[in-house]
Amino acid sequence: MIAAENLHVTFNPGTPLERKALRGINVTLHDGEFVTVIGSNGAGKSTLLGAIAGDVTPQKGVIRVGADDVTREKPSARAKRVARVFQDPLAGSCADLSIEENLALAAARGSRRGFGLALQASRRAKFRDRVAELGLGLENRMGDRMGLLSGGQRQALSLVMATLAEAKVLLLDEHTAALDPGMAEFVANLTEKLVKQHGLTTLMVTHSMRQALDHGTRTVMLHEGQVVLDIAGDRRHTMKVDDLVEMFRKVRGGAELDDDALRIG
Ligand SMILES: Nc1ncnc2c1ncn2[C@@H]1O[C@H](COP(=O)(O)OP(=O)(O)OP(=O)(O)O)[C@@H](O)[C@H]1O
Repeated sequence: MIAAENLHVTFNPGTPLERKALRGINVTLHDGEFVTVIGSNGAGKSTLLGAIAGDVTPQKGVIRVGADDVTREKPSARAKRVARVFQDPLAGSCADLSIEENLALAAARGSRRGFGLALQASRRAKFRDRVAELGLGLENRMGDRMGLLSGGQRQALSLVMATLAEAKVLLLDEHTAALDPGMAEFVANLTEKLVKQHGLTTLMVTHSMRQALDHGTRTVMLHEGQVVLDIAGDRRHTMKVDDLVEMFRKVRGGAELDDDALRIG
């Protein structure tokens, strides 16, 4: 379970650059729930993920992971509970280490077992099997430097890495946005599969209305630091992209969809 309760985040408070990024957000995800998050530029999507991951400290409110209040827990301590994949394929892995070494680091995250142990023969076989399941042929390149891979290959491996440690919470910050359409679809489908397989509680920020409705079981829309729409079940199931666009227009007082944070496709 993840819960954000009455979460307030203000950047540069009391200065001319003050910006209220989150204004009392309440959102709870049950174990294994997969929620997509959409919203206009500056709506607070990344800030919400940052607060859950511990990179951003809220001025007010509480973040719970499972039964624990983690609001003041450091990001390094939270890393064992929360895995994150970013928009930039270079952000989640180390370019100078091999695929295998990156996986070993991910598996050792938040664990007392060391990196060395993670590279034992039995673990190496497990890593290879997990990479083979991607169907990208990367199991034959386990010794290759991560930096040699394409953005899509790195994002696919970042997802595998996110499932190797004991973290049960997965935060995805537009993790398909920098990929070509084919690879974006591959990574989105892989996300769906891994989330189900590992029972991960997942928040996925996306710019694509289509992706927001096609993946997961619930969609939340943020606007100016607040949740303005939260749909699931039959209502979401029967919703078309056009309906979502219309709702977005209403939220913005009828303004046209000229926001590069939201793509209809
Ligand atoms: N570190 C920071 N310092 C100052 N202001 C910030 C910081 N991070 C975010 N902001 C501001 O807070 C608001 C919310 O930003 P956030 O990145 O959470 O929005 P977002 O919904 O993810 O937007 P986008 O879709 O454009 O990435 C924005 O006005 C942004 O400029």
